Amino acid sequence: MIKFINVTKVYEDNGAKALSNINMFIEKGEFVFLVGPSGAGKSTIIKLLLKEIDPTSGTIILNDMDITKVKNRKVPYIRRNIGVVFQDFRLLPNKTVYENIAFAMEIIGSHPKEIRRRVPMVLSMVDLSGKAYCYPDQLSGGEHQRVAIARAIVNNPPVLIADEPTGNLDPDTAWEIMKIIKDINRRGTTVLMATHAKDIVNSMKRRVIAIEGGRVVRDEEKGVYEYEV
Ligand SMILES: Nc1ncnc2c1ncn2[C@@H]1O[C@H](COP(=O)(O)OP(=O)(O)OP(=O)(O)O)[C@@H](O)[C@H]1O
Repeated sequence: MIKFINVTKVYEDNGAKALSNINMFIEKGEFVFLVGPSGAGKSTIIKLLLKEIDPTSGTIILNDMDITKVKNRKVPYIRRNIGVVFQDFRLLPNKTVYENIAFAMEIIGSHPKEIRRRVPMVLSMVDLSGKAYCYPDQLSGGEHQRVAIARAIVNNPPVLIADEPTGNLDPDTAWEIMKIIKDINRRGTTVLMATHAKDIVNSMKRRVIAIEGGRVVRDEEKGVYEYEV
């Protein structure tokens, strides 16, 4: 599903070597936490998967497609394979909850009938059916993130990437969000979540890939957040 083969990334503007020869293999349906100190290279991995940037060397396979060989104009097709959720939610402020989610379907050319069917379905999955006609500034932080998750999965992508999705939320709300992400994974979506949320990683007992200084330093089934002493 996701493969990084000998991936190195040097940012050309300042020469920073963000990733050194990363190898990482994630199977369909897995739930993987990506952990590591600030500056370790987690966001770089996510940007490479979204093809916002290209690696200096190496190969990245997403859903059987070598995305390092895909032309820039085809990037929207790659993105259809990935739903993404960020720490800062990134909803469109002038659209309602319903319209924010519908927009993600409109831009890939979905049929209006399909939009009218899918949007209420994902709103109910994140337990926000009652807020469909609210604007983002009328929502709590947790509700914002639930809308962002609904938007990320409305096109049924095989992979969900979450970059610090609980970073702006209080602990109880963070757990509500994790329950939703867990449910999405249980329905078959592969989940890759970069996080500093130690308690969440330690209690969920899922695969943990730890990055430090641009290298994979640990990869464990049922791993923990902490580094070995
Ligand atoms: N656009 C950029 N230009 C130059 N250097 C960059 C750029 N983005 C990141 N870097 C460098 O690459 C390295 C990895 O950064 P990255 O953002 O991937 O880390 P991170 O693990 O996501 O950190 P955090 O947990 O703080 O988000 C750092 O040394 C950083 O300074």
